[in-house]
Amino acid sequence: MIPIDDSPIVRDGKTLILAMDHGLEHGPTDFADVPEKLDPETVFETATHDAVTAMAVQKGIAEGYYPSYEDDVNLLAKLNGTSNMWMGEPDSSINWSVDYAAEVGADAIGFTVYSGSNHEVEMYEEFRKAQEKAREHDLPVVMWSYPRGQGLKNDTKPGTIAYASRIALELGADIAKVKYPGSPEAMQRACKAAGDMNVVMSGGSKTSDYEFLSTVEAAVNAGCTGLAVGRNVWQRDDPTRLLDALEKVIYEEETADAALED
Ligand SMILES: O=P(O)(O)OC[C@H]1O[C@](O)(COP(=O)(O)O)[C@@H](O)[C@@H]1O
Repeated sequence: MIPIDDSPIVRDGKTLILAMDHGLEHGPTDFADVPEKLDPETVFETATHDAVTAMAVQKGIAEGYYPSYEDDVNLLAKLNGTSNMWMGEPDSSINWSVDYAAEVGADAIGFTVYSGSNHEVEMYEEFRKAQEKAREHDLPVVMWSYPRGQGLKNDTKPGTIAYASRIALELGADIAKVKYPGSPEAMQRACKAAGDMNVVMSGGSKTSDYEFLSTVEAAVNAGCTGLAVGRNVWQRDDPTRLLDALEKVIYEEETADAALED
């Protein structure tokens, strides 16, 4: 872990990552109800909102669309990723190098690690190489820390999520991105397990404005320093309205109720 408060992906100690790697991870199906969002430019436009401190995308999207937004959006280069068609034990191929991501203009690196998978050993080695290369470029590393695999029946159990955030600290990430473990107490346990490292909550599938903002509020109160979210923002008809509210909950620590009333 390195100090990241001065990084462009951190604002007042907090982070809001807008993720849009779903075209690879889940396929075009995630865009079925919002077909206009299949055009990555529409989501880059959303990422220009002040609340968003970085946009997480894969290589092809970064190469094709980031150059038009480099003055307004910070790039989080998601290095690895797998399609939904992969049927083996959880694994993720590395699709671009840290050197190339830095050349494209990355402000940070993102890397998925599936602890518990039969591929854990290889994934840890791959993460080591990426993390050490990121240090050479002075780029913060965000670990998508997702325990997953045939031995794990429930990947959001409190103990599992606390283990996930601790693994990110142990392996040298600067931010752990973990799923919400179901209660503020369990999220607090996960944040404590990460020591001084920043922990952000992973968004998940779309829920109502209130339900989503309340969960973010609970996560922030539990010690999370922000959010990495995709579908709960860009699958909405009006992502800006939700980002306005998220800005209040994350940076101004307002309640979900107050943020929605404003
Ligand atoms: O592996 P899962 O749980 O299907 O979700 C993976 C997706 O979730 C994210 O980590 C966050 O996006 P969401 O907020 O839409 O869940 C994406 O970066 C990724 O594509």
